[in-house]
Amino acid sequence: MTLAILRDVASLRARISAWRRAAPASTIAPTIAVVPTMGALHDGHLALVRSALAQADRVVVTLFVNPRQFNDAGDLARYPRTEASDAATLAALGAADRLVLYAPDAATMYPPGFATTVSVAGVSEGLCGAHRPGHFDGVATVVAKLFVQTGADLAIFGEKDFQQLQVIRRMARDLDLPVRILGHPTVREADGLAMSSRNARLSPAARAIAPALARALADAAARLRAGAPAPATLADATEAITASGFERVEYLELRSADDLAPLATPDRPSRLLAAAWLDGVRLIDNFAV
Ligand SMILES: Nc1ncnc2c1ncn2[C@@H]1O[C@H](COP(=O)(O)OP(=O)(O)OP(=O)(O)O)[C@@H](O)[C@H]1O
Ligand SMILES: CC(C)(CO)[C@@H](O)C(=O)[O-]
Ligand code: BAL
Repeated sequence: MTLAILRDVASLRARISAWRRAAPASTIAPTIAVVPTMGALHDGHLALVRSALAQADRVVVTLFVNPRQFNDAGDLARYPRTEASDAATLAALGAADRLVLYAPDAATMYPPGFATTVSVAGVSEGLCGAHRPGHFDGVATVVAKLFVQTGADLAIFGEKDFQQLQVIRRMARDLDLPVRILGHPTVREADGLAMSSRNARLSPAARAIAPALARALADAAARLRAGAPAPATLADATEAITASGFERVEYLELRSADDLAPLATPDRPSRLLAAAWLDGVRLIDNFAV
């Protein structure tokens, strides 16, 4: 069976209605999961898709490079677009009978006259929100649309984009969206670097430096758990990242794990989050404390 690629809301809804109708009346309705992506699929994305296939009867993987969440036109222009190989990668999972790829174009997602923005206050402020103006409005708006278009029962997002995950959780709670939001642990390369489509932009020399970000955060998280004072620990981690060859640490902060409130000490479940620039590429990562 070949993997279906759907391009518009009508054909997506027709497929989902068919899935829901196909269940015999006597059985529980099939659960549908959505895994939103911007494509250039790597093993991090595939872990989310496998988890969705394990937890739901049917899965919609979405592929849309959402222009509204890019605050930097160059970043959008450089973003990899590899739909044919992404479709082949998904087909190779061997689940084409219960998996579809939804890959709408920008005119489908934002037809002329589109005028609505979903904006989540609080958790979207600071961290990436402070450095990518408008980014989380773009994310919340497109994810709200994907939830409504798919009518999915559950949605899976990676913890690599930890602030994004909390923004989407907040949005789903606030808008009573009938979708369960699941986070998936960050999938890492063997040397600890968090997988990301942007890693492909690193030169070989920069790629060798890149794991220093995860190393510094993991070390700092361990020290904080052991009771080290936060200001000195965060300063040491920042220093370690720049000493390893990163150009700049954009932020490195300790936050509460659920509402991302700034913390002076990890006196409740906490997260250490950072963004740093290497070789002109902005990398993000985070660890539980
Ligand atoms: N290493 C990873 N581990 C777990 N989930 C991931 C990982 N990388 C991306 N994801 C998740 O996959 C989903 C789609 O992410 P996206 O398409 O932006 O990929 P990406 O590799 O994060 O790209 P980017 O370079 O834009 O950050 C998001 O929920 C994201 O958190
Ligand atoms: C969730 C998402 C697909 C929305 O465009 C994007 O922000 C991403 O890939 O993480
Ligand atoms: N991975 C989150 C999407 C973005 O960086 O725009």
